[in-house]
Amino acid sequence: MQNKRNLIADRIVIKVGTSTLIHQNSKVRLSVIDKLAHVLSTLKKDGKDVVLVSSGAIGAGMGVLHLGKRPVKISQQQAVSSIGQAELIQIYNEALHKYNMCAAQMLITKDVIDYPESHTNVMNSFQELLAMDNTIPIVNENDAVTVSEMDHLTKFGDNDQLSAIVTNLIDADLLIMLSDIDGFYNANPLKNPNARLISQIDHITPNIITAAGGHGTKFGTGGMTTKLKAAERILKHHQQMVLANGKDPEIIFNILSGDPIGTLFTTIK
Ligand SMILES: Nc1ncnc2c1ncn2[C@@H]1O[C@H](COP(=O)(O)OP(=O)(O)O)[C@@H](O)[C@H]1O
Ligand SMILES: N[C@@H](CCC(=O)OP(=O)(O)O)C(=O)O
Repeated sequence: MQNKRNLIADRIVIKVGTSTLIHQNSKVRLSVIDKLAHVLSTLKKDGKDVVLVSSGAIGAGMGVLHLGKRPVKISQQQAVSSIGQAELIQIYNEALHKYNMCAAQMLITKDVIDYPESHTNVMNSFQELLAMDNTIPIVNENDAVTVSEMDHLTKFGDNDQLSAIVTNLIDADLLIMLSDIDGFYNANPLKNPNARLISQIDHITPNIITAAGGHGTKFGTGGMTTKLKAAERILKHHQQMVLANGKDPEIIFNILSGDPIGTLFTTIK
């Protein structure tokens, strides 16, 4: 049995991926959102600052529109995302209302790190929202407006890196990244049944990057590679990240109590 971890985290960002939120048939996993609402509300009532970074807009939009496949055309993805985002936030709000909490939707673009005025404004919003007792900020990329053009690249690209950027921005202690896998393995477990879970990483080496493969479901965008990029950003800022399985979001309580769950990325000894 491994020792308990000493995780002191008063300000926490939780990132939840599409594969955790959306069934293979594109329906939203309502039980996961219900449990997330319970966990987030409990943490908030315990005096923690919590921000959720939620993917799933495109997946949920596919469900609303009964699409079997993710559209290929960017404009269609943008349209599907805006439909799915509305659906998701409505579901989050209904779930949070049961705990006397409400969702604050924050759709952001990369401008928040590239332009000082956008940076100031997003910081102001976070500060106000975090000071409220009954509000959970729920962040996603503003898929409907982001572009990746040479002169004005506003797209983060994926929510793994977006969640690390939010963790840096609000100076959080910990990023909990929930996915459909128990942590980081020395090979993609979908392809290698002998893959072993790595419990702690303090440095992203070339071997670790080689061990990261593609995504697990038809929805996930970046797979493990973008999670490692996020981890690299977190380590560079001397923050901490835990990658764990989000199928039961109550796992967040165990992570915060120091149980050695998933993979901890940290430089703190
Ligand atoms: N070394 C690895 N360790 C763990 N998972 C890996 C690894 N390499 C690739 N993967 C894949 O990454 C997937 C998670 O990424 P992704 O599908 O993008 O999830 P999410 O929607 O949560 O962002 C896992 O299901 C797994 O198949
Ligand atoms: N903004 C997109 C999510 C993009 C993304 O990074 O997805 P994921 O790999 O599931 O975290 C959406 O809401 O569908």
